[in-house]
Amino acid sequence: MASLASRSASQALRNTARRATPRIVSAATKPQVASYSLLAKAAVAAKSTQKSASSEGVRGIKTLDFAGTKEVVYERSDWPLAKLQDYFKNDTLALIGYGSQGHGQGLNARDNGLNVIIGVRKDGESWRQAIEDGWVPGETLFPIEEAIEKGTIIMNLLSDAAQSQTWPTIAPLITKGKTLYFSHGFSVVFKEDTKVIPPTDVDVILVAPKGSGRTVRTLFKEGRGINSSVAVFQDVTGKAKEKAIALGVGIGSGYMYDTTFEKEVYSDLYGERGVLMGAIQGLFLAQYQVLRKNGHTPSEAFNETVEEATQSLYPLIGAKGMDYMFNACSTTARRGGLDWAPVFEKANVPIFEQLYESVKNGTETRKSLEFNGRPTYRKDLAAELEIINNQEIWRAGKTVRSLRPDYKSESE
Ligand SMILES: NC(=O)C1=CN([C@@H]2O[C@H](COP(=O)(O)OP(=O)(O)OC[C@H]3O[C@@H](n4cnc5c(N)ncnc54)[C@H](OP(=O)(O)O)[C@@H]3O)[C@@H](O)[C@H]2O)C=CC1
Ligand SMILES: CC(=O)[C@](C)(O)C(=O)O
Ligand SMILES: [Mg+2]
Ligand SMILES: [Mg+2]
Repeated sequence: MASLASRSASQALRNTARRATPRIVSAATKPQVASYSLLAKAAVAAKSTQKSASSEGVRGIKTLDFAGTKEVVYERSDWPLAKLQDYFKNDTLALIGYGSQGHGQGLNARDNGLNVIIGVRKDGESWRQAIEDGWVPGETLFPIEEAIEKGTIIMNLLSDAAQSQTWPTIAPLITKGKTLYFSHGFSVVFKEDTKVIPPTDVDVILVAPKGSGRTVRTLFKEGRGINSSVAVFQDVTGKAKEKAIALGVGIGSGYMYDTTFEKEVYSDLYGERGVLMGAIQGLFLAQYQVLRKNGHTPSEAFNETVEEATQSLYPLIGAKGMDYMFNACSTTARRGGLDWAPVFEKANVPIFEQLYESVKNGTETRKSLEFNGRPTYRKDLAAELEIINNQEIWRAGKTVRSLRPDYKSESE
């Protein structure tokens, strides 16, 4: 057993070693010839440039080769804490809204030593949550309009529906000299529906963490950082991009890649409806149902669908890629996975095409604005999520998780 296991592990390792190392080119030393050895040398040069750049506080932008396409990335190491704090020393970050992003971004920016205040509607759920996290009414926690008046950088982290609803009230408060920041292209891109049209005399920027606000916080606390995209919609000061990157570091990003408001919102709405949330729930459920119909126990069906995925195989994809995960499984599994992947791909492409179109033509936006704009949005969403929670698959999952040695009560 042991020797078999170690054999397949070492094979996986060999396969990994064969894979091309990500290629790095520094902007300063961009080589003209894209040969592996030149690029590898450039990588070393880029690393040393980066080191001295961060110690001298000079910005170094890196161009990386993403599977044959060169893209610029911005790293936290370019913004040492002292430089970051100095850059924002005259600013007040007024973070409006305290959902999962408000929580993650606000606490990270505060821990990074920036001046942060929170603006939410008084005595709502978020107000209560903010107090719990140590924001103090009258000092660092204010009603929305008051916070915007006090802030120089207005970080609009209300729900997308609320950004649209509150816009007529808050727009006049976003005066010349302030900066308007979003974590989603939604409001600005779908302006026909949201009616959010930024004033023409302020910088309008975006930092969109590519993950839940919960992990924006936990990754920061672990000393890592969430990956974020960064974009400029309007640059009146000439400093919009630099400010966006610095804010991205301030809120706890590890690295940032370039996007536009439009590309961000299209990809984000698509991804969350797809593989990140909608498709994965649909796929898990479909697989589980067929197992149950064929007489498998809930325990077996759950383990073979969700537990093994999240606890064993998917972390391997996260660590070293898809082929690594395949190589860490049996040859039998590899044969079958290779055969069935194209079948699932073919079946799903039309659905993904349909989804992208539904995002692009604004259907998804309008649904979200209507539903999440209701005063009862929290209750209504909770009711539908309760249906998922009550599905047999997820009820079975609770028992499976309770058997983990490190199990802790899930009631908090
Ligand atoms: N969640 C995430 O992980 C990610 C979110 N984003 C984007 O970040 C932004 C914030 O998202 P998220 O943190 O999830 O927030 P939510 O969508 O959960 O919105 C919550 C906030 O909106 C407020 N709100 C809702 N309705 C109203 C209203 N009618 N008037 C005033 N305030 C209202 C809530 O206050 P109250 O408690 O008083 O109702 C709460 O503070 C969005 O643009 C989102 O797309 C980007 C990346 C990831
Ligand atoms: C977490 C994230 O990036 C999402 C799924 O796009 C969102 O919460 O909107
Ligand atoms: Mg997202
Ligand atoms: Mg999203």
